[in-house]
Amino acid sequence: MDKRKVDIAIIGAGTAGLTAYNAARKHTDNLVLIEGDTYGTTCARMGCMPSKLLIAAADSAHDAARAAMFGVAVEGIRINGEAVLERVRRERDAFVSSVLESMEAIPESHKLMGRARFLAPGRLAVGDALEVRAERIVIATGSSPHIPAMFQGLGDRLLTNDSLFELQTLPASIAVFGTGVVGLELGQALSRLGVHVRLLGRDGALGGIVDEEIRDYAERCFSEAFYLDTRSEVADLSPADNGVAITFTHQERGELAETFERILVATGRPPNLTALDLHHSGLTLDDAGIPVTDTATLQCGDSPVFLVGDANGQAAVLHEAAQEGRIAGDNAGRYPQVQAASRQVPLSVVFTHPQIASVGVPVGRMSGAKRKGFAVGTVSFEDQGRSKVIGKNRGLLKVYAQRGSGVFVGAEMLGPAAEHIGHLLAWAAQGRMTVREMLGMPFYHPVIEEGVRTALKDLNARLHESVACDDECLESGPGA
Ligand SMILES: Cc1cc2nc3c(=O)[nH]c(=O)nc-3n(C[C@H](O)[C@H](O)[C@H](O)COP(=O)(O)OP(=O)(O)OC[C@H]3O[C@@H](n4cnc5c(N)ncnc54)[C@H](O)[C@@H]3O)c2cc1C
Ligand SMILES: NC(=O)c1ccc[n+]([C@@H]2O[C@H](COP(=O)([O-])OP(=O)(O)OC[C@H]3O[C@@H](n4cnc5c(N)ncnc54)[C@H](O)[C@@H]3O)[C@@H](O)[C@H]2O)c1
Repeated sequence: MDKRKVDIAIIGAGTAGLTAYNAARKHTDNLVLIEGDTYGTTCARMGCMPSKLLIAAADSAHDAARAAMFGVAVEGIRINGEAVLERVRRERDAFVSSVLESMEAIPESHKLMGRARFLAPGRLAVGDALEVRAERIVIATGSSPHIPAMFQGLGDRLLTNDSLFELQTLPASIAVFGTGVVGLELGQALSRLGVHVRLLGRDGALGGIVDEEIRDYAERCFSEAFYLDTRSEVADLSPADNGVAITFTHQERGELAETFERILVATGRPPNLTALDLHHSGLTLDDAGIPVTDTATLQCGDSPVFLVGDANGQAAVLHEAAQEGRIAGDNAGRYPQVQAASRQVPLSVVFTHPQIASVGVPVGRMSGAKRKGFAVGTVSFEDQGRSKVIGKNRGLLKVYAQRGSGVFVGAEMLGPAAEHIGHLLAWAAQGRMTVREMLGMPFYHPVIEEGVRTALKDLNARLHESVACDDECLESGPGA
């Protein structure tokens, strides 16, 4: 094996690896970025961007169909599956190209192509022919679709988010397995594009929603448009001439056998750690086989190894991957003087309709004494003025604050414009605003944010800090 010695090796040229590289490069010029597959990142190639492009097409189809509710008849809506997927790929490729351009800006001597694995602490094999000795290592290997054994042997009838966007046209029918974020976003989009969809989950989960009331509300909303069973029972699944034959228990019709042109497996994305031979790394692993990592430094124990992005099995979203890469790249550069970074308030958005957002402390997951430390305010969007105007008055928002201090700590939402409301609330939580301070902010009329104000007022009342009615009544227009 050829040998090379570097200060820092970064494994994985995805979003987290690239930000780690940029941060580490400020400390040393003797570093390598190792990629085992293709450049371009999961987000741009088969994650965030193509999925949002597909959803955008689906929303157009849906908006055209629902225009009738406003007295605007759009005749003869026709979905051209080939054109839909062609645009998804065209725009997706442009996003990938911009990542590839940034790869080109990295000196060749800093790039290695090949799968990395540990030979010993501080020693990596890259492919079969090269050994890299690195004083410090950042693991940024991402995550991949998990394919349970029951789905093996289906050949190209089985899709994941890696292959869905490469289809030449939309299938007539699809069974989507997994009611997490990927399954829900893609299942709803395909349904809106005219594909016959059955969305089958296993453990009651739905789009990552924690609060039971919001989860149940969401299940009712989504079920109106396509078949959704978050606790499905599948008795048989086997390849058929024209697709995949599935026998499952239908919620109303009992045992049912149906054949689907394709199945989409969205049953989770575990971290890409197996191929790294971590048993040679000297790192302490948790029960799930993931190196024990400090979330403030991204350091694994007191070793010179850092674990970031989807690979650490924590928040598998892009902005966290980017932030973690920056923190770890900087800490790899300054090791052993690592610095604890203050992390941003957790924020996630699911691009369904209604959208889902989650911000900050997951109070909905707490029980008992811990939960008693927080007050909860609620609003339904069913009667909310702006939401009614635009015909999107479905959903619930719950907002949380700490009792005593009145500090706003988080929220969970299903409803219109959750991608924007989520940001507003995340910024308030990160700024450690009190509920009273938030209520002192301007609210235009008529806007969806007025629904947020209603939830905050409810929260304020529950914190026993009621706002004088005179002020509120004067500033509220109809349907606020
Ligand atoms: C369908 C879908 C939709 C999504 N939508 C959103 C969204 O809307 N918003 C959002 O915030 N997040 C979204 N995400 C999540 C987001 O894409 C990920 O959190 C993010 O891309 C993770 O970046 P990363 O750098 O950790 O991993 P990646 O970008 O996957 O990079 C990891 C890299 O490591 C390489 N690698 C792996 N093992 C090795 C090895 N042994 N040696 C060398 N290289 C290796 C891989 O080839 C890969 O290039 C979505 C994900 C999916 C699947
Ligand atoms: N909008 C976004 O930000 C966005 C979009 C997509 C993905 N993501 C990220 O990607 C991560 C992975 O998402 P995901 O949806 O792939 O995983 P997930 O873990 O969130 O959901 C997978 C679901 O599949 C179920 N499941 C497992 N085996 C099954 C089986 N045999 N049959 C039916 N259901 C089964 C699991 O119980 C689970 O509920 C998310 O946690 C999220 O962070 C984010």
